[in-house]
Amino acid sequence: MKKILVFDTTLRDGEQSPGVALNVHEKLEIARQLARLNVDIIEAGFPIASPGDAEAVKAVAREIKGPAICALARAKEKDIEVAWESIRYAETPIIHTFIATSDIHLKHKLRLSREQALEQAVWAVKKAKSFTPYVEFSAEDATRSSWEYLAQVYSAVIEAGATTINIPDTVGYITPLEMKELIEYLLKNVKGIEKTTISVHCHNDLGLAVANSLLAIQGGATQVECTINGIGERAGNAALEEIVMALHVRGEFFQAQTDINYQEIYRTSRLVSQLTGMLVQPNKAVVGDNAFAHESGIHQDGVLKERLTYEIMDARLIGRQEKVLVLGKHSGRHAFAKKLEELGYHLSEEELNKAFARFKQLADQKKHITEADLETIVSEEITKQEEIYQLDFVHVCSGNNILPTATVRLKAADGQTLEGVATGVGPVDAAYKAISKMLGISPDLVNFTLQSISGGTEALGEVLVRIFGDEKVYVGRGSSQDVVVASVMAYLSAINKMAQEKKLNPQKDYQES
Ligand SMILES: CC(=O)SCCNC(=O)CCNC(=O)[C@H](O)C(C)(C)COP(=O)(O)OP(=O)(O)OC[C@H]1O[C@@H](n2cnc3c(N)ncnc32)[C@H](O)[C@@H]1OP(=O)(O)O
Ligand SMILES: CC(C)C(=O)C(=O)O
Repeated sequence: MKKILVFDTTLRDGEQSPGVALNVHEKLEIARQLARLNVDIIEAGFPIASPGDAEAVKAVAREIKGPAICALARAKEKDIEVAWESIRYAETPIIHTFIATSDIHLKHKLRLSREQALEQAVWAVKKAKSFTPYVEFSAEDATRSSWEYLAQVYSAVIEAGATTINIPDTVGYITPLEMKELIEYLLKNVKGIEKTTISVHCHNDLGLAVANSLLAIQGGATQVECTINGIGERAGNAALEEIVMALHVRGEFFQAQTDINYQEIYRTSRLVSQLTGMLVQPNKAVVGDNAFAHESGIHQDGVLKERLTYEIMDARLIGRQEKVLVLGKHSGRHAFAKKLEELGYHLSEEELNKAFARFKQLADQKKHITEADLETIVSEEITKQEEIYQLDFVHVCSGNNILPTATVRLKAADGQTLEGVATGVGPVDAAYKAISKMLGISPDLVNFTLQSISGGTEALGEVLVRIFGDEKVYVGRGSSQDVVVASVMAYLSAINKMAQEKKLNPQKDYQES
């Protein structure tokens, strides 16, 4: 198997993502994690960009052991000197210098001829080489440059001392097969290439960054430049975790491997997302929330019988939890029964059928079915008994500069009508007090959640409550377009469960004194 070097540029190109700026402390924190991930090279920054960045690169170079530490520099004297000052204390310090080679960049941006750019590239590599034996040269916008001219430039910089030549697809323009052909062409036409590391640096403007990197490896590249979660300039860079896992899962096809510590992949992704503030999309390969989640019944049944039916990677390998079964409208009976078992419910066939039918009804209304929903389904549908108290009437008076007051009327199973009035800190508190006091109980409300089942201001509000009384927790649920009514129904459903086990002492008319 060919060894592929992983050059991580999260702290340099990744930081070029619009809106991202990492301070010294944050860069160090990420660099420590990249070292645990066991990347081969950390590009820590572009020291000429700002004194803060130079300081951060210096801190990374001083502290991090293991990976080589690299700093970026334009083909300019001051850039190269500042880059060297920043990385000189690293175990393996790399200066990465670059100049554009495409006619578009030469004409419009640098205003240099091809000959002048080539001369400047050679000069820059020699300058960097006077500081460190490890010099990488990038021909910016290589994939839109003349291949013949590229070969000339790379041959010249290798002669000048470059130890790595990098082929950046700066604007994400190339396609996978062209990338493979380009690497094969350079392998044939660049003098001295056999003694250098051949690197690629792919951007994701057309969503091809990972595919281009993989095809470059097939063409003969020995290093990939990439970022955690694929962050970077514009649409980002090739995602490290995707390249590494593609090589791992399809090792027999690529005949190439990295030295990445797979166990650290997920943790690194989380850390980078947190510190950069760049959220990972749920369906992102390898590290997205849904990457190992199964919602469809047929898939859930498959993975319950054998994980390999619908998973090509083991989530635990990359430091994630095992497969997640998400219950929703597409789920089937196998996954439903498994989840109930995990919650400690062992239902008969008939009970399971009843609960499953109720679950499907609810799943049609709600996107996410939670464990609390399942508990409620089981307790309401399976262990359901006659309701002892039914809500007949609730009226609340609330607003600002007013003492919230609730009047509640209940109908009891024995035919009695109970009525209570109470005040509270809000309308729900007032209604709950009215009910508890008229029933002569004082349970603790340990949990109250309110959410809308669908969108818009006319949505159904759903309330789930857990009350604690007599050393037991009772769960109740209520839904209504009026959130106060939903809250009262939820409370009453929990109290009915309590009343089925314990005799209550209702007062016919409760009036707060
Ligand atoms: C493809 C890439 O990702 S390259 C890295 C891109 N990253 C960044 O640019 C982030 C950090 N950049 C910065 O902080 C600033 O741009 C600096 C400090 C580098 C330069 O700032 P300024 O001196 O104000 O120049 P500015 O950014 O406006 O313009 C870039 C200058 O560098 C020149 N330049 C660009 N690339 C190179 C290069 N590889 N070698 C030499 N000169 C270059 C441009 O031609 C332009 O020169 P000009 O002023 O003579 O026209
Ligand atoms: C400096 C080079 C490698 C770069 O970031 C690019 O071309 O995208």
